[in-house]
Amino acid sequence: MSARIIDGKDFASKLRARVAAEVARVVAASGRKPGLAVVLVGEDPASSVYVRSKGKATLAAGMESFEHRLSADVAEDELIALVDRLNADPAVDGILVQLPLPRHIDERRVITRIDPDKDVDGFHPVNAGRLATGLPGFVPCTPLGCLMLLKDVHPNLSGLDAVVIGRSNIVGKPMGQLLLAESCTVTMTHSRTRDLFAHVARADIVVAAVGIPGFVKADWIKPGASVIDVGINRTDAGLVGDVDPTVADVAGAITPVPGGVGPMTIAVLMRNTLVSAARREGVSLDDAL
Ligand SMILES: Nc1nc(=O)c2c([nH]1)NC[C@@H]1CN(c3ccc(C(=O)N[C@@H](CCC(=O)O)C(=O)O)cc3)C=[N+]21
Repeated sequence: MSARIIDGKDFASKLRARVAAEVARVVAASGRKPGLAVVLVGEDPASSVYVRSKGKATLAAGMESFEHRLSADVAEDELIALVDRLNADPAVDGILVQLPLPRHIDERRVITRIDPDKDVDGFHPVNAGRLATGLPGFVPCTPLGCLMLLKDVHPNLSGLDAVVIGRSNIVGKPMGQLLLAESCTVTMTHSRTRDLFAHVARADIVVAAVGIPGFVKADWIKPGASVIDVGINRTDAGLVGDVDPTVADVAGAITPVPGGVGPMTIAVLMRNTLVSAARREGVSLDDAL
């Protein structure tokens, strides 16, 4: 048996088209374009690539892109001052500070400084708390993109057994909250989990976000399970996921790397920025976003 390959690239481009159509409505109603500010500290090549593709996607959606590049040795207080200006700027609906930040900067201080209602990354603790308690807020882009792909395979997730591998604040924890809100039975696993394979073997849904190339093996997977690979690992063999390629012989559906979750992350960032602008302008949006 061979798994259905979940085409995240195609799904993302359709989502971006829906976002662009709704952006046009918000512009017509409010007289201004939604704006996304992206802050990049230092010049890590991978981060530069992401920031450039975010900027291109923002313009393609009909929104305004504000890019702020700061040198790697910028003082923490200078970055904080920039965040304060972006918080106060009415043209800015979304603020993204590219992570990781240089070691001399306290990431938590920067993230908690962002206005939660402009936090389109969903990293602020207020948004984490909103997600955990079922209040409206911003959900981190990668796990929300994963959920959209999963709902394409399983329109009703209720009662399914889901195993999340990885407990980061950016992917694993919010992924678990989203699946719980969809009434999955959620098992959170991590580096200290005993007999990980025994948990994975029960799962209808597996989300792998560990950052280890090919970590999840085919003989762990229940035949027919849906597998979401969040890994983006740069190896000599190119970009590889956290899931071994042979898992595709056992799973019912699987996301590829590249072309799976990665493109969804950027599309959801566009969606979150649109949602922010619509809220701030009092414009209601199509539910299908
Ligand atoms: N504040 C913040 N928010 C982020 O959302 C954020 C961040 N910091 N720091 C870095 C990570 C990484 N990230 C990706 C986005 C798109 C792809 C993506 O489109 N990947 C393509 C391949 C791209 C390639 O070839 O490198 C794919 O998987 O098909 C990957 C990774 C967002 N991040």
